[in-house]
Amino acid sequence: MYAHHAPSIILASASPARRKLLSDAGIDAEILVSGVDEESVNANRPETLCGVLARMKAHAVADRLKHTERPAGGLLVLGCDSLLAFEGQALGKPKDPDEAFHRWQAMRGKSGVLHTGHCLIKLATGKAVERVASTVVHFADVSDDEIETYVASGEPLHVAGSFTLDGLSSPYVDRIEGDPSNVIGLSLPTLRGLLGELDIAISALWRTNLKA
Ligand SMILES: Nc1nc2c(ncn2[C@H]2C[C@H](O)[C@@H](COP(=O)(O)OP(=O)(O)OP(=O)(O)O)O2)c(=O)[nH]1
Repeated sequence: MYAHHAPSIILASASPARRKLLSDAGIDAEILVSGVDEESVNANRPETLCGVLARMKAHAVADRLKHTERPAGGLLVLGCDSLLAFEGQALGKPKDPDEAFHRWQAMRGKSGVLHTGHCLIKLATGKAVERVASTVVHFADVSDDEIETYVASGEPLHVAGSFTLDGLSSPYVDRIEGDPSNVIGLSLPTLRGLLGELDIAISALWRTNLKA
C-alpha cells in the first residue's frame, strides 16, 4: 500500500511575484531557484520559448533534488517562464532603461500577448505535465512623461515585457483578455488544470489552517 504523502510545491523560481500568487491562493511554496541561463535558449515562437524555459527550470530543480537523500514524498516541482509577444518579438526583461523606454513608446495604445509557460513535475514518478497560458494585454496611450517616470522607478527592468499588471504600471494597462494571474507570472487556473492531470485537487495544497 502506498504511503499517502500530502502534496507540496517547490517553486523553481526567484520571482517574488510568483511566490506571492501562490501564497495569496493559500499555497506556501518552498523556493529553489533553478539558475537556468535563459539566454542559452532560442526558439522561433514566444509561446514555444517560454514553454521550453519553464521545462528547463523545473527539470533543473527536480534533477538536483534526485541527487539528495530527500524523500520524494508528495513533492511537486513547478517551473514557469513569462514572455511578452509584441509585433513578432518575444520580449523578456528589458536590458536597460533605454530599451524599456523605447518598448513603451512602441507598445502604447497597442496590445501584446503575455505567454507564461508552466511545467509541473511529480518527483516520486517523474511525470511532467506542461501548459502555456496566454493573456492579451491592452496598453494605454501613455505620454512620454508617464513613460519616463515609470522607467525611472526601475520597476520595468525586473519584469518580462517591461510592465506589471499589479504594480506601478497597472494604471497603464487598459484591459486584458484572459487570466490575470498569468500576466503576473503564474496562471492559477492553469496550475489547477495541471494538478488535475496528476489527480490532485488544488485545495490539497492549501496551508493546513485553510483546509476543512
Ligand atoms: N509583479 C509582477 N511581476 C511580473 C509581471 N509580469 C512579469 N513579471 C515578472 C514575473 C517574473 O519575475 C518576471 C518574468 O521573468 P522570468 O519568467 O524569467 O522569471 P524570473 O527571471 O523573475 O525568475 P525565474 O527565472 O523564474 O527564477 O517578470 C506583472 O505583471 N507583475
